[in-house]
Amino acid sequence: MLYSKKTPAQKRADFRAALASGELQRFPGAFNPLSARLIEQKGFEGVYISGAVLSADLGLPDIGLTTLTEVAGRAKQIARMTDLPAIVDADTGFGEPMNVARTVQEMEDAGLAGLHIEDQVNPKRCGHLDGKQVVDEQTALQRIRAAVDSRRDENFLIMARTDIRAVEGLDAAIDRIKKLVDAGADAIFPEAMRDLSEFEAVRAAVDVPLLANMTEFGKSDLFTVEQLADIGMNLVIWPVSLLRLAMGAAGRGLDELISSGSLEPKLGEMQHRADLYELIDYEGYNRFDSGIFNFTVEK
Ligand SMILES: C[C@](O)(C(=O)O)[C@H](CC(=O)O)C(=O)O
Ligand SMILES: [Mg+2]
Repeated sequence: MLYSKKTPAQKRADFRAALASGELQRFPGAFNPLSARLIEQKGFEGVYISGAVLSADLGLPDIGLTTLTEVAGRAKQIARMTDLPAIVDADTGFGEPMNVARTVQEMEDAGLAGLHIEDQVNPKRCGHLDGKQVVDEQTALQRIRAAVDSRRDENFLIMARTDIRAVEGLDAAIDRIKKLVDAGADAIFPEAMRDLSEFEAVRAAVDVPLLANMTEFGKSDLFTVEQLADIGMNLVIWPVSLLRLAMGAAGRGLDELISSGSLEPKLGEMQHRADLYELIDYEGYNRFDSGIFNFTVEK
């Protein structure tokens, strides 16, 4: 009921242990709090909270228009729905290195297990589109140092994302990744790697946990969990996939409604009312409610 039973500190400690286990951690992107519960129910290890999804949800492009307050607020709503660790996309950190420090503390307070900060210039772009630019090395490292220095829970994971691969190539990416690790990054998100061999090259270069972004219709091929585990990746995200699936199904449902005037043919594709109630734990609320009135007051 209500719902996470674990404190954020415990989620972070468990997440650190899971990353250290060497097992690939699978983090589908939740597009709302309820979908985080579905991810947990299905048996995944964690929940990703995507900037692309948060902005798309508001009908906005993913170009840094959302604010820290909006992202932290939504991330909190999602994180508190699950016992799984949730990590959030903090884009460029919402400003200068000082703002990055504030962002880290807000995300800690929101109950997240970690975040990633990227080295794009503002206004940022989706990592899989052309025309993005990255900041110079000093600014990129300052962002990470500010993030690391400002956290109060040492288990809060600071992940550095670099977008430099698509701008300056793989060698520049590996060089930057090593420096981001030296600056204190706990984990690395190498964005827009072209093939498995590029992930392998990054794997050979550093010892910290590495994330693979399996976003569809982007610059990376879609590798399986097994392929990524085999080359020693630690974390995989499917950031926008559940939103794409849900919006695809919603569009087809609306087409059916236009053409036949009824959604009867779509019932088999819908989450059943019984499954929804189970996911929300109606039973638990019912037990609590009968418990409240299950006593008599003596005068
Ligand atoms: C991971 C990502 O940063 C996100 O916001 O989810 C995006 C995903 C996408 O737009 O497909 C990205 O830049 O890769
Ligand atoms: Mg993003």
